[in-house]
Amino acid sequence: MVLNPQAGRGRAGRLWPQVQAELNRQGRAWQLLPTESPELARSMLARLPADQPVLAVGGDGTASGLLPELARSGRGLGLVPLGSGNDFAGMLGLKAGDVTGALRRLDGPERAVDLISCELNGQERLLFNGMGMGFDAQVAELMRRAPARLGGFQRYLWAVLAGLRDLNSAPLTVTLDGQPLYQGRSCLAAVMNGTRYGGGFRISPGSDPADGLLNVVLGAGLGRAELLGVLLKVLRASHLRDRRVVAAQGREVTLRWASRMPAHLDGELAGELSEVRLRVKPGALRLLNAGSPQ
Ligand SMILES: Nc1ncnc2c1ncn2[C@@H]1O[C@H](COP(=O)(O)OP(=O)(O)OP(=O)(O)O)[C@@H](O)[C@H]1O
Repeated sequence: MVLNPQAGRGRAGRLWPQVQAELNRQGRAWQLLPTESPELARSMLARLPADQPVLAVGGDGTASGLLPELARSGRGLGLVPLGSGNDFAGMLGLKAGDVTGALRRLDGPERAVDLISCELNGQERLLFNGMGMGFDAQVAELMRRAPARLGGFQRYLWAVLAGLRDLNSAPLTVTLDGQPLYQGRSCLAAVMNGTRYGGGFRISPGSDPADGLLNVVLGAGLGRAELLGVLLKVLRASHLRDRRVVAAQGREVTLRWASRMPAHLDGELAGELSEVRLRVKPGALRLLNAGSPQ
């Protein structure tokens, strides 16, 4: 077990006694790794036999932090979604806070899903859900400043409205599988393995995390009013039919911005970047309680 007590603004820590009780009730042998950071979690895991699975108790960030070790060792991962957004887990049909359900599904069939390999300053970073640049990342940053009383999706909406105020766009060139996909101004670009981010925002409803493909979604030349219109369509998952939204699938994508843009990787802020290359790693992650996507 890798527990991140801070996940979900403390929810994972608060519900940990319930997780322990449920593990014992279901008669599972387990041990808690006393991790304080993703780095520590990875190095502690690496010392355990690869046939011992790990459960990530927290949000998407807790699980995402384990990916380099899991991809290297082939160790299986189970998700106990107690974070704020839980977007990857939610896409897989795991309900946030449903400890019993998440642990019961460990008895179901495991499932191999793709990972995204992201090259940043010569270093590889692995993602399971996806990355966003521009408006997406601005929103992820603003979410930290959202009023504490707001829950998951409300926080996201608050941040979206705040982000529209300071909308920034820049010339972007996108290459997909070696072919030009887009050249022009853009205020947002997402490269997704999962369908949603931001606590339920279905930016890429056509994504299948096990299809061996990445999904690219771009906002082409959108101003504030047009972006707001497209975002409202995202709520109904009808934005991909809008001609100002570019959507495509492929195995490898490069984004080149004319100026540095904020980025998030699996929902974690990654600073400002001007060029990112992403490749799919088909079936690189063994998920133990994934069921089928919803
Ligand atoms: N094993 C760990 N122990 C302590 N802290 C961790 C660990 N893994 C990740 N973290 C840190 O905790 C932060 C929050 O974790 P996480 O993303 O799981 O929760 P969340 O943000 O509430 O949920 P979500 O990502 O689903 O919105 C991460 O951004 C990361 O910096």
